[in-house]
Amino acid sequence: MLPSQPTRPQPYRAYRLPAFLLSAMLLAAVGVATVWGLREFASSSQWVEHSYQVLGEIEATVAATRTVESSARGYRLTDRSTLHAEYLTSIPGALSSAGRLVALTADNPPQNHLARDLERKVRARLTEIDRLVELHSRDPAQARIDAQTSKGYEQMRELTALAQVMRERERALLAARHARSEHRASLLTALVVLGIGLAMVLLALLMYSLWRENRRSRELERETRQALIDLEASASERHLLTERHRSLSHYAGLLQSCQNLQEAMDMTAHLIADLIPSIGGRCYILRASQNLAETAARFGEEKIVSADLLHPNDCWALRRGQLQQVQGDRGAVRCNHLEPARGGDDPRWNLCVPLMAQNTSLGLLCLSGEQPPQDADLLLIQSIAEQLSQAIVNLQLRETLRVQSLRDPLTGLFNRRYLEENLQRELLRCQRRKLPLSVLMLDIDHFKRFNDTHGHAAGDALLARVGQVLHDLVRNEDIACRYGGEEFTIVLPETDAATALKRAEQIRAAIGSTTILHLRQTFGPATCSIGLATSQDDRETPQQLLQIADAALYRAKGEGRDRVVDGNRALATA
Ligand SMILES: Nc1nc2c(ncn2[C@@H]2O[C@H](COP(=O)(O)OP(=O)(O)OP(=O)(O)O)[C@@H](O)[C@H]2O)c(=O)[nH]1
Repeated sequence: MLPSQPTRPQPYRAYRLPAFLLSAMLLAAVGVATVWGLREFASSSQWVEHSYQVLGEIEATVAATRTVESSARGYRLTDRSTLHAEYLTSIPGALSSAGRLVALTADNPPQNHLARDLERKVRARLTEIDRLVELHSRDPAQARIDAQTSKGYEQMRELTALAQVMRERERALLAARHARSEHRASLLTALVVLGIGLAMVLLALLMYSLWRENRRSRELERETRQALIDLEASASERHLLTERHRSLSHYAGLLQSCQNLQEAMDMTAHLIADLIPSIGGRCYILRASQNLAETAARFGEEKIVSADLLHPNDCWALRRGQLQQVQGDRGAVRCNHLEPARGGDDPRWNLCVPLMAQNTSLGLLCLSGEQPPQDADLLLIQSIAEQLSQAIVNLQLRETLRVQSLRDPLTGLFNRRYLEENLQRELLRCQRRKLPLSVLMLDIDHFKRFNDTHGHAAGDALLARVGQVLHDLVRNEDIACRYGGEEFTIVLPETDAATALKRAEQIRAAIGSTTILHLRQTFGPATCSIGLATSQDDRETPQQLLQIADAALYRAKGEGRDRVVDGNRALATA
């Protein structure tokens, strides 16, 4: 069976490539944005770190300046050389911090300007501290007075104020960088989430569309595979049907050529066994008397044994003139000619098919198997039964015609044509085997007078009675014929003259002692004369034999009738 539905159109198929390209572009954009964002973050963090460095250097500059100032003050108050050494060593730190601060703020001119100012203030402060230390080494009292009146405090206040301004500016810068960094982070996050989300949605739709198409493809593949299997099955079924059709046609042709019923039955059995090997059974033929059907042929293995001989009343198919099928004890009633079922679950089935023509039963097909037959098998069996029935009718008709053409209807004996056809054959056969063959020519005496006295119908009855006597007395291999009129011929193969003479005498005696009942009147008995001829050598022809017998008959008539004359002996003595 081919797929019943046409392939459904895929409305979204056209959008697949754009969707794929869009999702790829989105993912690429997300990737680019992520790289850009990472670079921005790196740059931002550098600037933040830079700001912290600036802040650190501001603190370091102020702290180093304070260290210089406190160690110088401690030295001036205590004159301890360690404090003087500490003072001397802390000066470069303050100067280098101020210098680094100037360098660090080179990227920011306003801040750099302040840093340079701070450096100047640090240097001024260090110069003032150095002047006081110098003065203290020369004149400690004057140094104390100068320290109290010097501008040191003012210098330090300006320096710390300037450092505070720088600090605040740098912190503002830091805050601005933080804010920009966070803004970019949010933007990037939104971009990544949106881009990936959108790409995922598109990819999901794409996958769904591909999955649907894949599922449809699998369905189509399955349907196609099934269609192929169905096609193969139907092709092999068609092939089987064609083969069966051919076999049936051949069978029908062969049936036409069958010489007798047995041939037709054997051929039918062979055909069924050949076409449906799973079933077995037999063909019955109904006797002309219609009182008994006998097995004529068997085929396969009979699963349910049927009787060899059956009365038509034993079979429901013959009684009703219809198919009769049973399985186990179920369904239709079981025919009496079948062996009993093993129980309700007996799987074996039986089918009786009546052979009928023109409402007349001719025979029966009785089939059985392990499993019920398929519809195609049933049809085949019915077809065979129909053809066989027709063949039986034809053969019976042909047989009737043949018998009619070879037999005399009044006496039931063979006619002259049959005699002429068979005498030749029998004579040749006996001559080949060096065996004798005898011929009797029999004529009822004064039959004309009998006819004239009792009527033509009584004459017919006498002829029929003589035919019956001859039929009863001759052997199967003998040929008893009505030669014509009241004349009869009996061919006795493999019979010599002496035996033939005895048989002729028996016949003459039997006819001479028989009476005829016709229209409630008894006539006879009638006498007959018989001429006998026996083949002497292998050169004699049927005509010669008949002539000798006829001459002997003529002689028997001449000698007074009611006698047998041996033609060969008469010839010998003549
Ligand atoms: N009833 C009847 N008579 C027949 C039939 N065929 C021939 N006949 C008669 O048989 C008679 C033969 O007579 P014939 O040939 O003279 O011989 P016959 O009277 O028997 O005398 P013989 O043979 O000399 O004893 C004729 O009268 C025929 O009409 C037949 O089929 N039925």
